[in-house]
Amino acid sequence: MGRAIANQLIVITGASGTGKTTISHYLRDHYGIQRVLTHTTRPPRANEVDGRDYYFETEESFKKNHYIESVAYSGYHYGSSREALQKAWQQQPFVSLVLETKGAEAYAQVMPKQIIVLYVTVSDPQVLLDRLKRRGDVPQEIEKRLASAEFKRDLQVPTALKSIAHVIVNDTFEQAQAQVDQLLKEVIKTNVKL
Ligand SMILES: Nc1nc2c(ncn2[C@@H]2O[C@H](COP(=O)(O)OP(=O)(O)O)[C@@H](O)[C@H]2O)c(=O)[nH]1
Ligand SMILES: Nc1ncnc2c1ncn2[C@@H]1O[C@H](COP(=O)(O)OP(=O)(O)O)[C@@H](O)[C@H]1O
Repeated sequence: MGRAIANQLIVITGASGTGKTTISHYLRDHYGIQRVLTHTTRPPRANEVDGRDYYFETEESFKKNHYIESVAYSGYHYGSSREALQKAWQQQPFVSLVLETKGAEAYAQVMPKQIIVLYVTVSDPQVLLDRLKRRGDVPQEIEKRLASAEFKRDLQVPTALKSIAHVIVNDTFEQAQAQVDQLLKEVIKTNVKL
């Protein structure tokens, strides 16, 4: 009896505040699926820790990593490094990665067979302002974020991802959790051959 699991990456994408990080925490806590940390030049929020939430970088140090893809989002740089992905895959074959939609599109190009894409959304984008406020984001940063072209763009599933994205509607956490559980059941059935 053999056990074959190919390296897989659960890419979680969608607009700010829709619940991407919350879902990545659920995957970690309920399925033991760790998130690959990414790099950013954005300053840490009050409750964020370097090496746990992000690798927080300066403009100079950001340039030193080797990125599979990197983007500018609401005035800062973000990038997912080869180093971080390899490190995560060395620990376990299933890992998650939280990205804005351009990054998710890049992964769909670079490693189409290894990704499972979750597009997280809410029925009423008005709730996102309240969620970001409750998260404790600085009010000026929320304004800047919600006004950014990237935020508005990410409220729609990109055309390139439409055929592969699993849409998770996170109006309530229970609803989102049920959709993630259903998807994970299928993923595990397909990928783990006993
Ligand atoms: N393409 C890409 N997007 C990233 C990366 N790291 C984080 N992001 C995304 O960048 C956006 C801004 O992240 P952040 O400032 O933490 O705010 P958030 O939207 O509230 O999570 C979010 O959509 C993140 O998922 C990365 O390495 N590459
Ligand atoms: N279903 C939900 N109902 C209410 N608040 C939620 C829900 N899901 C997530 N949140 C909260 O909304 C805020 C934004 O979620 P987060 O996961 O950080 O979003 P993202 O990573 O997409 O920016 C967090 O404070 C989180 O606890």
